[in-house]
Amino acid sequence: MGSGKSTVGELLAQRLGVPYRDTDADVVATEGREISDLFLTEGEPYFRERERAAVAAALAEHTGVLALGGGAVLDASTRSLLAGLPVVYLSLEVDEAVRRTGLNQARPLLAINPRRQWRELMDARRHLYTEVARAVVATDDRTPDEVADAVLDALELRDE
Ligand SMILES: Nc1ncnc2c1ncn2[C@@H]1O[C@H](COP(=O)(O)OP(=O)(O)O)[C@@H](O)[C@H]1O
Ligand SMILES: O=C(O)C1=C[C@@H](OP(=O)(O)O)[C@@H](O)[C@H](O)C1
Ligand SMILES: [Mg+2]
Repeated sequence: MGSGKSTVGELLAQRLGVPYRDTDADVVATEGREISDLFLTEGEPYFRERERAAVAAALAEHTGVLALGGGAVLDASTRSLLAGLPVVYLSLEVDEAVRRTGLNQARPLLAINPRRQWRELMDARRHLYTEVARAVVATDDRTPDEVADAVLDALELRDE
């Protein structure tokens, strides 16, 4: 959360001239409710199942850049679907994560004590991000444009 998947994903799609899609937006569109509302009224397992289905549908239909939510990799079937694809893990440190996500309340898992929550989530997930990623790109001291450049370099997609 806050590493720039949605922001950089859209930039990358523009640069590559391909469609962009974000599975969080797909869930919101299908459910007709915001993610924070889904967490609050239906609970996290409900959201995770919708997220799993949204990722599977997007990976089957979409050709372009796909941004996932930060917890999508918790699902083993999602990790299997990602195997072999050019997945990029956008990493960042806790200070910058809190700076970026503290400006809005859209992420229910960071609503209370965001610094501690973010650390705990990362400790639980870091190995999963590493497992599915073909490349890891640090985002801390980079603008979104610089991150997009670094992703293109890491995936050897630059046409220079
Ligand atoms: N490289 C960056 N530098 C500074 N701010 C960024 C960067 N990437 C994203 N942001 C900002 O951080 C917030 C979270 O970005 P977002 O793309 O929604 O991340 P994610 O989808 O990984 O949660 C947004 O306000 C976005 O504008
Ligand atoms: O890390 C997570 O568990 C989540 C990340 C969010 O997406 P971003 O990573 O795009 O913020 C969104 O799917 C939801 O709030 C849960
Ligand atoms: Mg996002």
